[in-house]
Parts: sequence; structure tokens; C-alpha cells
Amino acid sequence: MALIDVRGLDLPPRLAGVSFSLEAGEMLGVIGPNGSGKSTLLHCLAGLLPCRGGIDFDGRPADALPPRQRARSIGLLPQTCDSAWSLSVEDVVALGRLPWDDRDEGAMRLAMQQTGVEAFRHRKVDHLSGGERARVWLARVLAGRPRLLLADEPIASLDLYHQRSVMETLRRYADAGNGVVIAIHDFSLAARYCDRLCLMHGGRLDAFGTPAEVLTENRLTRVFRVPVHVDLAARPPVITTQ
Ligand SMILES: Nc1ncnc2c1ncn2[C@@H]1O[C@H](COP(=O)(O)OP(=O)(O)OP(=O)(O)O)[C@@H](O)[C@H]1O
Repeated sequence: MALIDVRGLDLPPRLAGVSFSLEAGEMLGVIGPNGSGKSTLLHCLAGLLPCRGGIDFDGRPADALPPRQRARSIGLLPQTCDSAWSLSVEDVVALGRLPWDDRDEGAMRLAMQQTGVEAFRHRKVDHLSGGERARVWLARVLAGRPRLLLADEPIASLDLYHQRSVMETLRRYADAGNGVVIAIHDFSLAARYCDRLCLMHGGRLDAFGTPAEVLTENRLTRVFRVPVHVDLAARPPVITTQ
């Protein structure tokens, strides 16, 4: 049974007829031009935007899940995160435990280790660099241990070391039997780490499948309106503009 099964999601004019499913243990990369609907799709999956169509989670309609169970099962890292208060790193990470009504030290420590933020756990989050802050907010979602983790551009502000480290953390999180969905603009990392890709274009699903099925030169050139060169046999895969 699919972990999440999405049928005909509609939110005019931002999303139209989006259908796909994802198994537990899989990592799905959502790619597409700016404004193509990636964040909108993630927010619909998280239940934060009302849309038409059906979303089944673990075989049950997601909107029938009690709010607390839904918050425990589906975790979202938004594209931009901020706090109105000057919180410490560990206070931000503890927010991820709110659906569980606890402050599970083990889950929090593991999440901080996975994202490399444990060394500054007592510092104020607004005194950190942009990339450090981004990893703290990812730690918040990981601390909640959701069955489905949705992350909107989790590596956009990270350096090369942390891009790879976060992709490996998310890959391992999926391998442990969870589902991971990430919006991502780096196709090389998407091809390397994701099982499947979902290419959004103008609010519609232009293509869905393995990286080899989706990342073809003709399709990317058409959708991104720039000549694209693809070499998926290279290690790591190469996808560049010409
Ligand atoms: N709150 C909103 N109300 C109305 N329209 C919105 C809202 N947020 C985004 N949109 C529009 O919905 C469309 C899809 O936006 P979305 O943020 O999902 O794109 P995206 O693919 O995530 O883009 P990016 O790569 O720039 O992050 C865009 O046309 C955008 O202008």
C-alpha cells in the first residue's frame, strides 16, 4: 500500500490535476521552474492549503486523520522559516516535539546531530548564519520523526558539504521506512539521491518517474526554456545548461 496516494489535486490557478503515489522507503524530488507549483503542492500534502482531489495517507483519507495524528505523521519544512521570538536552537528543535507533547531528548539530540547543529544548541537562532539557521529548522522537523517528511528546498542556502550531508540524512530517513518529498533545484543531487522525480510545469504534473525517465534533454529544454545537457551515466550525474 502506498504511504501517500494523491489523486487529481486542484487549486486553481496554482495546481491542476496532480496525481501520483509514493511508497514508504522512497524519496521523491519535486522539480520545476519558479512558480510552477512545487511549494503549493507540498503545502497541500501537509494539509495547510485546502484543495480539491484526494490524498490518502497509509490507506486512509488524510483529511479524516485527527489533527494531532496528522501533525505527528506529516512534517513540513517550509521554504522560509522565522520565529517572532529570539529562541535558542534547542527551543526551535523542541517545537518539533509539540505534536507529541514531550521534549524527547533522544529524538532532539539525534536530529541536531544529523543536521550538524548540536555544537551550537544553546545559541540564539537569530544569531546564526543563514545556512546554520536553515539546518536548525530542518532539525525541528526531523525531531518530530514524521512518517512523511516534506522539505521545501532544504539545501538552497547550504554550502557543498552541508548540501551533501543533508541529502544523505534525508536518504537515510527514507531508507528507514519513511517517505521523503523535497522540492529541489539541483538536478544532479536530485538524480543521485531521489528514487522518483515529479516535474511541475504551470501547476501541472509534466512528468513523474525515475530520474532517467524524467530528466531527458528534450523535456528539460522545453520546460526550462534553455538548452539543457544531461549525462546521467556520469558519476555524479551532470545536468547543466548549454
Ligand atoms: N499565497 C498565495 N496566493 C496566491 N498565489 C500564490 C500564493 N503563493 C504562491 N502563489 C502563486 O502560485 C504559483 C505557484 O507558486 P509556488 O510557490 O508553488 O511555486 P514554486 O514552484 O514553489 O516556485 P519557486 O521555485 O519560486 O519556489 C505562482 O504563480 C505563485 O505566484
